[in-house]
Amino acid sequence: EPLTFLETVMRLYTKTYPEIQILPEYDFIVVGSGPGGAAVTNRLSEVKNWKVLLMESGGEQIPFSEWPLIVSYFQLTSFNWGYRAEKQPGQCQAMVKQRCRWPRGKGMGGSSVLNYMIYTRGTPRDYDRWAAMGNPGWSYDEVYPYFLKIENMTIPELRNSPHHSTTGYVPVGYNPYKSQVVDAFLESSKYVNQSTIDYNQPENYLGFSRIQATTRNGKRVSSYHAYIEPVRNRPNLHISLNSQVTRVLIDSESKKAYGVEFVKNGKKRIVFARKEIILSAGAINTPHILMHSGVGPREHLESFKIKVERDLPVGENLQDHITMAGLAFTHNTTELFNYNTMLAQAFTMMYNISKGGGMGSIPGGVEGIGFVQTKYNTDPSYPDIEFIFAIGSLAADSGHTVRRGMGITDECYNQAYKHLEQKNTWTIWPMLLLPKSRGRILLGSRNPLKAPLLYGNYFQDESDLWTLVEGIKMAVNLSRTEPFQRIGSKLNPVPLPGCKQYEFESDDYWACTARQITATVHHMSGTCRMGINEDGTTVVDNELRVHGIKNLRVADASVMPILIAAHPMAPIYMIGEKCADMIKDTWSQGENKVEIR
Ligand SMILES: Cc1cc2nc3c(=O)[nH]c(=O)nc-3n(C[C@H](O)[C@H](O)[C@H](O)COP(=O)(O)OP(=O)(O)OC[C@H]3O[C@@H](n4cnc5c(N)ncnc54)[C@H](O)[C@@H]3O)c2cc1C
Repeated sequence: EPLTFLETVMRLYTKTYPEIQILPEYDFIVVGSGPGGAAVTNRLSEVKNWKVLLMESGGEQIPFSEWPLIVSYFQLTSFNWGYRAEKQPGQCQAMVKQRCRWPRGKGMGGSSVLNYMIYTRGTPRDYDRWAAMGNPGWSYDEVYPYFLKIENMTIPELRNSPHHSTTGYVPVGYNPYKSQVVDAFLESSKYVNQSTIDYNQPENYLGFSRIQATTRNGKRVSSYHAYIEPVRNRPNLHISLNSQVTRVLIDSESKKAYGVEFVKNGKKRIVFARKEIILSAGAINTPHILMHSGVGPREHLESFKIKVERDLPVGENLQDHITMAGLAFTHNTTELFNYNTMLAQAFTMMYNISKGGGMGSIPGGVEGIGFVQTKYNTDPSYPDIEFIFAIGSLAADSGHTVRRGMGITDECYNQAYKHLEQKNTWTIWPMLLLPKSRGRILLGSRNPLKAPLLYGNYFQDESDLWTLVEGIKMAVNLSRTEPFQRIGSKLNPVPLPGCKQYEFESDDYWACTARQITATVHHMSGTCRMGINEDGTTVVDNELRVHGIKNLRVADASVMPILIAAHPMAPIYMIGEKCADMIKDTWSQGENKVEIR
């Protein structure tokens, strides 16, 4: 397999650290090094007299993953857990076996190593809704200071803005490279009654912008780079890589979590926690671990003969952002962006691994985003579609990575996109921001090393389908505005093979394409929903403590009661930061009071 070979070569460049002998017991154990877990780990290990263990299933992050342009390549490597959603009617029909691919990052930095680096906080309304659902402390005004704490804004015109900060761990900036085509995208905003905005300040939630990305000098900054690497030499912080946590150990009498079981080098082992365990394994794996630990829906756990420690709706309320990823427009600028350019960038990268910049700095070709409202929008304080603008299309890399990452079949690709391979293209992925459909995660086996069953239930609520159709039509209309016409933009006229029976560009045609190329934008969340105990729909309280289980918290995408109307990495950093503060508060007061220094 050439890709496996490439991965092996890439791993040779990886910096390694001496293996640490794991102690039998720590004050805190954090599971997972994505944005949630990395932030918690850093802030807890600030307390010198606390011993903290970070456990991560995968290995070190490799330097090649820092190159934004080749982001989708990493979905084809072992840095991806490689999940596939179950086949369900009316979705993902142009995917191999009609199963959507759900990539999730494995290794230091978690999914922030696979992601497109787009940094969006969301709207004030997102967090005010969380607070209104029984979560004191999570309104926009209350979480806002954390967004400032996280960020190191590098965009010159925003560095002095009162809405930004320059002192956080996470650099946020524009790509150093800007194409001519993104200029057309930004200019087109005014033809659809929008303007260009700083989408991360609270007053503006509708408009277009270049992406604010978590990069430094054109290279990816993952949660590992931001929060762990700078503090890796803290003597009270231990890191155990290649350690897959299989269960949290819970005392059935006291209902206290007191350690974790994990598998490392093929051996099952145990490590104890004196104070707390924090699960940050992401919206798929955190509920998976909880269910194997006896925390989950009673009947479901009992059907696998798992002893129930607490009956909670773990794995339910799954929310995701989806798009129809098949729009492609040709254009006539001279800026060539195809497989050959990408290969050239990859070779430059091999020779000069330490330098960022050039076309290689564009995250998978994504350069701009735009927040808009469809005619179906009932809430004027929200956008319901986000345009994700990219230079290129499914054909730009000659079908080698993006469409393979999505699992699009050869039949669909060859018939509808192959003819575009040598042409200059751009695309918009219209992302459905406020999905009403809810999916779920179930156990597929009693063996915790086996993958769970994943159900997206996309379009379960049909209004999601028609809102997405509106988003697609709005993107096509945008391509017909003056700025895009100036560069000769033309919609790919070849219909998808599975939709030929519909009139091209009719609503039914677009609905069919949405059911064919139903692509996740990878924002799975909500599977350990935060809220009040009594209502039976929630898993953690507003301090992220698992209901009814002591010393166990969740700090990752799973706790979001409702997915924000934007990309989730920024709020997950915020959740991690806030969780660490809540833990510090817990252990500095009352009967638990300990010295914090
Ligand atoms: C392809 C892709 C593109 C994306 N693009 C963007 C974007 O541009 N902007 C944005 O805001 N968001 C984006 N996202 C989403 C964003 O990256 C995730 O929402 C975010 O990283 C989730 O953070 P987390 O801490 O919840 O979990 P993760 O980042 O998934 O981290 C979980 C970590 O836990 C580890 N782990 C899991 N199970 C175990 C176990 N049993 N034992 C030990 N360790 C375990 C994993 O290996 C992983 O390192 C994207 C995601 C993907 C996959």
